[in-house]
Amino acid sequence: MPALHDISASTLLPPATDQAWLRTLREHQVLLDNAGMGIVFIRDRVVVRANARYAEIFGYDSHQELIGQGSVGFYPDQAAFRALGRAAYPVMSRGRTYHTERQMRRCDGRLFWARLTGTLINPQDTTEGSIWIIDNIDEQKNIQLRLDTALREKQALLDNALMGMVFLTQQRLTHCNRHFEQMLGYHPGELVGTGIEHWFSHPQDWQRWSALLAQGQASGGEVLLRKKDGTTIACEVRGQPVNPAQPDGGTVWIVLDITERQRTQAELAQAHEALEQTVQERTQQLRETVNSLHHEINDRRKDQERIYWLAHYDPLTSLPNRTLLAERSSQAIELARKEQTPLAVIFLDLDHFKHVNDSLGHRVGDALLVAIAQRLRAVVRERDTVCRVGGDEFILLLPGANAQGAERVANKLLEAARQPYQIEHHELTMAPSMGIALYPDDGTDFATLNQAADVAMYRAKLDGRNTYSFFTPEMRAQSVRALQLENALRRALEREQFTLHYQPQICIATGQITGVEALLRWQHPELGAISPAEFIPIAEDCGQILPIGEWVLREALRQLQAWRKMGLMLETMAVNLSAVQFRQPQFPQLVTRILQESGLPAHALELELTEGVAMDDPRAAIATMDELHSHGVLLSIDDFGTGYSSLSQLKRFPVYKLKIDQSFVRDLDDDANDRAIVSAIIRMAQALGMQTIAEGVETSGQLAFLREQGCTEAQGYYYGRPMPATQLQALLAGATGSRA
Ligand SMILES: Nc1nc2c(ncn2[C@@H]2O[C@H](COP(=O)(O)O[C@H]3[C@@H](O)[C@H](n4cnc5c(=O)[nH]c(N)nc54)O[C@@H]3COP(=O)(O)O)[C@@H](O)[C@H]2O)c(=O)[nH]1
Repeated sequence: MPALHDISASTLLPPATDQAWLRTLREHQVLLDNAGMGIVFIRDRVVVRANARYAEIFGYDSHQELIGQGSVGFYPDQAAFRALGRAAYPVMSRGRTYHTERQMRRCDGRLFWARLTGTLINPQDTTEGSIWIIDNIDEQKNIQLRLDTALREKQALLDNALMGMVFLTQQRLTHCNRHFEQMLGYHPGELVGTGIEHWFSHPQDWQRWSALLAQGQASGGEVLLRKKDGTTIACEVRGQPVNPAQPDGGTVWIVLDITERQRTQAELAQAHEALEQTVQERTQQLRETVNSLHHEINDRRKDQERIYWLAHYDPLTSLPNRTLLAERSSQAIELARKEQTPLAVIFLDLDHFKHVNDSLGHRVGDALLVAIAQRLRAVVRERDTVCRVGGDEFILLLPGANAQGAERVANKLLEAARQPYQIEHHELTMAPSMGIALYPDDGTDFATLNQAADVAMYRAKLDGRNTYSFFTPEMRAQSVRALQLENALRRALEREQFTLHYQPQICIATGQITGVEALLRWQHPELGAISPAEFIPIAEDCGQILPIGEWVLREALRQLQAWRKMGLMLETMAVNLSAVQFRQPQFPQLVTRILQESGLPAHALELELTEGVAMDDPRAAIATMDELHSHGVLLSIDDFGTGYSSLSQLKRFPVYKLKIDQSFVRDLDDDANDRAIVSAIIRMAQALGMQTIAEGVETSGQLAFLREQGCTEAQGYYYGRPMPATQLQALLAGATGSRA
């Protein structure tokens, strides 16, 4: 299509004729109408002519409609119209074509983009009008706009991406974003044109990818990129051909700096390792804590078991103690009550166990107790309880046992006790005294049954030991009395309730008083006179015999010395000695000291020992006797004939006199057996070089028999009852031995 100014300059020249003119106009009109673009001729801002395309572009039905219309109406508003005029006319008036793209307005008011080309008919005279060629480029403009937007977005993406973006062609960087340049420390544009070897630390990485890229596939991995300063950074790169169908048309790369990520990962790995370590340590600590807790719980459980055991068992014999016995007794009594069954309690006390401790030491004593405990346990049934309640005291709880059953057990225990115990090199025999109490007759609770059995045991001891005794109601009264006496005894010495009575001992041959026996008397303000036969065993049991016995010894010798100083010559003062006193390790020293205090010679004192004292532990007894004898103290055996003195032992005792028990003397007049016994004792004593004294002599007939048998001395009511010191003093003063 010819340019508008060409048309004006050549084809718009006036024709020679009207016909020719009209033809030319028609030709022009056809030309204009068939032009692909809108063409308009404007003069004085009014449309003079326009082609059909122009009318079509602006929404008119025909170009005739446009003729005479103001050109301002084709623009969005006055301002746009004026702006175009201001821009176009300076150009066009210089004879040049003005090109522009503007928004224009269709007749229905819709705006559209148009490309305008304006030319003045006569650049020297603008009033001749102008020709405008207009093309609707709305669609093109929209595409352009979208493209621009896309490009701007892409650029924004490139500029603001937090990763490097690189475009390569033939392994040369065509362009990249700012981030990539900053990653490698380059100024903007500095990398354009550089080859990959410029910033690839190991270009061989590229070789690995090139095959894939050549096939139009994506590739990439972790590589080291070299920065401008020579240092490297770890990057993750991902590239692919811009157009997979045309692999050599360039590639685009996304580059991510993973130095920080790797550092973080390393730190994470380190932290993880540290955490793992800590977890392992904590797990170990936890395991150790759990273990130690386990041990602690075990220890605590063992402690609790031990505490329970100690609270309920006797540590020496491992037998139940009184606490456990009380628990089991309560349960057994409850069961006996419910099921109406019998139950027995045996209180067992070992006779003279203390001697073992005193003479052989506690080690032997303990071993003996353990052996006894085992033997006791072996005698009874599984369901019975054997308990150790004190030094040598045991209680047996026999559920289901009646009197016969309990008696059977007691006999079995006595039988078992007859077998000697072998403790170290000692062969020991230990007899028990037992008291038996029965449920419900003797008590319906543990304390009462226990007390009843204890009282019965005490009776068994009085009955000569090594036996058993059933509880009777009378015993309870006696035990109350015993308790009463025990309490009173503890204060008797300090309250000076004791006195000594003296009974003369007469030489049968001369009728002279050779000595006296000191006999203890206790006058209690409320209880009255209490027999030594009753209170001495109680004093022995509770230990009071020691201070009392010492007082007797001191008082008797003081009295003898007092009499001697009065000129009343008495050869000896006989003092009864309790077994408990005799077994005191320091007893000989005590006697020596008291003798020294009295100022009397040792042979002025005669100690009367019972057979039992000597026989329980002959070896120790002999040692003590020897020591006393070596000091000059006289020793005699009291109540001779009632015990079990072995003749072989007797001959080894340094005793000078046997005192024939009054039980043999009492019936001498009538009983041939007693006469035979007394006669035998006297002869035996004579054979051993010992003197004899008969106690309890009450009749002249008794005295006659004794004299006849060669008995040395006599003592008894026949000569005089035990009497206060003043009375004996009077007797001594007037004594002439006339009754001999
Ligand atoms: N360890 C100590 N024992 C002592 C002491 N004082 C006494 N006793 C012992 O007490 C038992 C009872 O003594 P007692 O009641 O004094 O009886 C003595 C005499 O009174 C009594 N006796 C004396 N002559 C006759 C008599 O002709 N007939 C008769 N029925 N009784 C008589 O005999 C007891 C003498 O006892 P003994 O000579 O000792 O064997 C008694 O066992 C005393 O030993 C003490 O201080 N310590």
